[in-house]
Amino acid sequence: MHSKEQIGHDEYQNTADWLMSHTKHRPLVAIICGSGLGMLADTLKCQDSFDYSDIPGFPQSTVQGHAGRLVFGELKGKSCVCMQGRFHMYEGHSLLKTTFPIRVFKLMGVETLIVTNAAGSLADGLQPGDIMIIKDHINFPGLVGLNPLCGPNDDKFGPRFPAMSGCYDKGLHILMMEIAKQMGVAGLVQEGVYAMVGGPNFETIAEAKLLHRLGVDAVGMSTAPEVVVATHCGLRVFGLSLITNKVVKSYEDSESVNHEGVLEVGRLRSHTVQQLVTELISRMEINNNENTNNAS
Ligand SMILES: O=P(O)(O)O[C@@H]1C[C@H](O)[C@@H](CO)O1
Ligand SMILES: Nc1nc2[nH]cnc2c(=O)[nH]1
Repeated sequence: MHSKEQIGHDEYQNTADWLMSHTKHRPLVAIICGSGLGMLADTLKCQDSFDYSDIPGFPQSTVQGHAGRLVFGELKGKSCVCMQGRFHMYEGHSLLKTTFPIRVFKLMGVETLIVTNAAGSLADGLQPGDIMIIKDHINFPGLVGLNPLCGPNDDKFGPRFPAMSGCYDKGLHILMMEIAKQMGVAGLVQEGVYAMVGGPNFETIAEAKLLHRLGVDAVGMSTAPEVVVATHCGLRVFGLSLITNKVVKSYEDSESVNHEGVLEVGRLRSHTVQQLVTELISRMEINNNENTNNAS
C-alpha cells in the first residue's frame, strides 16, 4: 500500500548531503526531462553527472528514453540540476519514491522546478509536435488517494493540507508565452490542462472520450505527483508537455499510439524545447545571492 511507506527526513538529507559533497554546483533550478527529452541536459556547461545507481537513496529508471542520470551544470550562468529520466508509478515505484528527488532538491536549495513530459492530446487544437504550457493538472491517481503526501505529514517540508490552486507559476507562464513569440514559435506553443493517469497502457477509446468530456487537453503518466510534492515544500513550478500523439477518440480511427512514436516526436522537437527552457531559465528571476532553504 502506497500510504504505509515512509521516508524519513534524514534519508532525503543524506542524499542531499552526498550530492553536495560530490559537486560544487549549488543549483537554484531543477529540470525534469520527460520521455525523449533527455537532451535538455546537454546544454549544461561544466557538467558533473551521476548515474542514479551511484546516488544513495535514489530509485532506478527502467523506461526507454529515461537515461537515469542526474546532471549538474550551468545554463546561461545559472546553476541547474537536470534529471535525465524520471520515475513513474507504473514502474512499480511508490509515489514517495517517484517524488524522492524533489525533496532532495529542496534540501539542496533549489527554488524552481521545471517539469517536462510527453503527452497525448485530447484537444482538437493540439497537434503532435505542439508544446503545451501546463496551466493546471488533474491528478487522477491523487483524486482516489494515490498521493505522495498520504501518510504522516513531514511539517519540515510543508503543511498537512497544502493548497494546489496556484501550483503552476503564472509569471513563468507569461514569460514563456513572450519567449515563444520572440523566438517565432508562438504557433507551436499553447496552454492547457494536463491529466495524469496511472498507465502503463495507453487509453481505451471510451477513456479518451471521457477525458475529452472532462476538459482534459493532454494526458500522460507522470508529473502531477512531482508538482504536488514540489508545491507542498514551497518550490515554484513551471511545466511543459510536448504533444507526441493524438489520443484516439473514435472507433473509426485505425491509428494507435506506441512508445517509439512518442520518443521520435521528442527527438524531433527536443531542440525547440531546449531553446525555450534555456531562454526561460536565462530570463527568470532567481534568488542568486541567498542559497538558503527553510526545509532542513
Ligand atoms: O515521463 P513522461 O511523462 O514524459 O513519459 C510519458 C508517459 C509514459 O511514461 C511514456 C509513454 O510513451 O511517455
Ligand atoms: N496516458 C498517455 N500518456 C502518454 N504519453 C505520451 N502519449 C501519451 C498518451 O497518449 N496517453
